[in-house]
Amino acid sequence: MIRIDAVTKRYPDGTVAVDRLSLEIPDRAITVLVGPSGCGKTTTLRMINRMVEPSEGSILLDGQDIRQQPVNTLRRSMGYVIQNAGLFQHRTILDNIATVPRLLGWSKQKARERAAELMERVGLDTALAKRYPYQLSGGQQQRVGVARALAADPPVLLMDEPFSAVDPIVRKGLQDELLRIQDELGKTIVFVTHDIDEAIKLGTMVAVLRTGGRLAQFAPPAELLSAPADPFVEDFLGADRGIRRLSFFPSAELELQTAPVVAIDAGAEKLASRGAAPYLLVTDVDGRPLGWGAPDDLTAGEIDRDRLLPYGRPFVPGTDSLRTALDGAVLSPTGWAVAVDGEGRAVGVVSQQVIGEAVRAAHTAGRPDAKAAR
Ligand SMILES: Nc1ncnc2c1ncn2[C@@H]1O[C@H](COP(=O)(O)OP(=O)(O)OP(=O)(O)O)[C@@H](O)[C@H]1O
Repeated sequence: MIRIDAVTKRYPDGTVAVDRLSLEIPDRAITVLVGPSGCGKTTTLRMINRMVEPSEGSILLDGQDIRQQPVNTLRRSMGYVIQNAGLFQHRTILDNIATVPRLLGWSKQKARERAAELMERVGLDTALAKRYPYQLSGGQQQRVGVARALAADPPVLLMDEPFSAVDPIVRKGLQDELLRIQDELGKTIVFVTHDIDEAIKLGTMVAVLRTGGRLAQFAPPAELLSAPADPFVEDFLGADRGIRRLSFFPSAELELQTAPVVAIDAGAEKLASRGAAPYLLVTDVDGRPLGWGAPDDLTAGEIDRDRLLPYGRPFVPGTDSLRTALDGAVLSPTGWAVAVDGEGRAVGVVSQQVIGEAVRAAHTAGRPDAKAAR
């Protein structure tokens, strides 16, 4: 655990960047520092690897004051990733990644083997190994930055706005990759961002800082969304807080109906016996949804494939969240969301009303499932 204990940083010009900050950063989890520009995120991160020294207070790593070990030993136990990756422009990708192992005295061959292994781990084609940084896209460079920080297998990873300079689609890919790597490696990650959505997606714990370097709230993302500590945090979280919180509740318990699901080759008899359901979800013969059959067509006793209504975005119960299920229902012209299995076959449908009841239950009782958001 990294324990930040009543730390203040006052720069020589008198600026108080961090003000009596105390945080307990858990092992093997992602802790995000988030807040508006200038609130002291970078200063806090840099105090952890002693690029900046606190004016007051102390930082403990596994119970030991970080000032008690040589700064080089400390930094070797902490990978560091920054915006724009900060790669050595005159070194190949492979040699960039091999930098720290080489400094640690590994042979060239062993360091390069390790670098190649890491390229694969962060989703980089090893065919890029001999290129130079300028020959890579921004997203690829950022992956190299992550690989380089992981090269000596440090237990701690400090990441300062690592994905801020890339476009939203590349950024989502990098975030997903980080979560995947973290599932495999279980590092203690401290991640700085000014983007609250990124904080909510990545953080196991999120520290919201306010200008002046004071802690506004330190909580798991679902708790931030359900119980912001004050108007500043509430404002910083932005709109749609209630809807976004549904990401943390699973859709697995929604009661599905299977009666309104019919295959495209269903006979008139089956269509006539549809009971109270105004629409039927028509699937292909393998069970994959094609669209909703409108009442008039069904009454005529046949399905006209060309007249089916779109079925919105299906959800996978057990994998997707209540938010995805609700989104599916909202997008569907019938107000019913379509549930599918991992192969995309319809397993049932669920009405907006049933989802609404689950949402109410989630808001009043249920504990959010921290994993459902991913
Ligand atoms: N070397 C320095 N000397 C004086 N003031 C500094 C120094 N470095 C940072 N500051 C000030 O300390 C405050 C916190 O800066 P810091 O970079 O930690 O914030 P931040 O939250 O990371 O900001 P951003 O999101 O804009 O990167 C700011 O007011 C900044 O101007």
